[in-house]
Amino acid sequence: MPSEHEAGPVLLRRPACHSAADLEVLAPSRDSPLWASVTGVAGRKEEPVGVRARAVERGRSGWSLRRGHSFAVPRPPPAPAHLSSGDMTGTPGAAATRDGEAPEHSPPCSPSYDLTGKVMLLGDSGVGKTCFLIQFKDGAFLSGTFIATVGIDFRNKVVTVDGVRVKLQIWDTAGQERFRSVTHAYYRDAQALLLLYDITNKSSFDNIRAWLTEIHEYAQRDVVIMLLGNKADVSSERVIRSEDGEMLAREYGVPFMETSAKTGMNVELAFLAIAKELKYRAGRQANEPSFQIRDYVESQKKRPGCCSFL
Ligand SMILES: Nc1nc2c(ncn2[C@@H]2O[C@H](COP(=O)(O)OP(=O)(O)OP(=O)(O)O)[C@@H](O)[C@H]2O)c(=O)[nH]1
Repeated sequence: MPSEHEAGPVLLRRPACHSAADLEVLAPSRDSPLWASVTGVAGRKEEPVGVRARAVERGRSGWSLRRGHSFAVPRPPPAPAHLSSGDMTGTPGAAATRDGEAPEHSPPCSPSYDLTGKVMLLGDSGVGKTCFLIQFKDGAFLSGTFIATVGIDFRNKVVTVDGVRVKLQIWDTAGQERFRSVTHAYYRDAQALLLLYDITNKSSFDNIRAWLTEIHEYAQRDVVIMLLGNKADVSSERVIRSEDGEMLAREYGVPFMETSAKTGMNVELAFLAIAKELKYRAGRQANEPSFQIRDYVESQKKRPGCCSFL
C-alpha cells in the first residue's frame, strides 16, 4: 500500500461506477498537493480533469474518491495549441489538466482498453519529443517557432495490437537540464522509454550515454528502452550517420530506428512496438513464442532514402 507521502504516481482503485473510468494520483507527496487525474468524466467525451487532494482518500482497498465528492471540478483553461506551456512550478499534477484519449462512446465504467502502460519521451531539448508525440497522437507536425517544454506533460492514446487494446499514457518531458529533477520522479513508474536524439545535432547524440546513465539510475530495471534518431527528413543537415545510431543501440542492447516527427516516418511503429512488448509481458503464457522487440523493429522499420545518408 503506498504511503501518502510517497512520491510518484500511484494507481488508484476505480471509483464508484457512476462516471469515472480511471483514476490516478499523480503526485502524492508532503510538499506538493495531491492531484488526481480522472478520465471518463460525465457525458460521452473522455477528458482528464485535475482533482485536488481533498477529493481523494486512502481506504482499506486503496485510494479512492472521497465519498460525496462529485466530478464537477472546474474545467482547466483550454490547452494552448503547443503542448509545451505547462506548469512552471514543476507540480507534476499540473499535467493532469491536458486532454486525454480520443472520445469514446463506451458506457461509463467499461474501460475502453485492456492494458495500460506508461511511456516517457526523453532526450535533449529540441530533438523533437513534443513533435513526435503530436505526430503520433494527432497526425500533425508542429512547425515554426520552437517552444521548449516546461516540466512534464502527457497524452493518452489507445492502440490495438493483436486484438488487444493498449492504452499508452505518453509523458513528454522537458529536455532542458533545469527540469531534470522534476522529470526524474517519473522514471520509476514508466514501463517504456523512448530516447531521442537529433541526427542533425551532434551533442544530442553525444549526450545519449548520459541519458542512459540517468535511466539506469532512476528507472525500473526491466524498463523497455528504444533509441530513436529523429529528424531523418533533414538529410542535408545530417551529422550523425545511421550506422552510428545502430552501433550505439547495439552496445546497449536496445532497438533503434531513425524517425521523422515531420513526415511521420516510423513514429507509429515506435509506439506499436512498445505496445506489443507491453502486451507480451502482461500476458506471457508458458507456450507463447517470445516477442523480440529488436527483431520486430528491424523487420518493420522504414529507412530514409539512399541520398539522406552521408
Ligand atoms: N525537420 C524536422 N524538424 C523537427 C522534427 N521534430 C521536431 N522538429 C523541430 O524541432 C524543433 C524542436 O521540436 P520539439 O518537439 O519542440 O523539441 P523537444 O524535444 O520537445 O524540446 P524540449 O521541449 O525543449 O525538450 C521544432 O522547431 C520542431 O518543429 C522532425 O522530425 N523533422
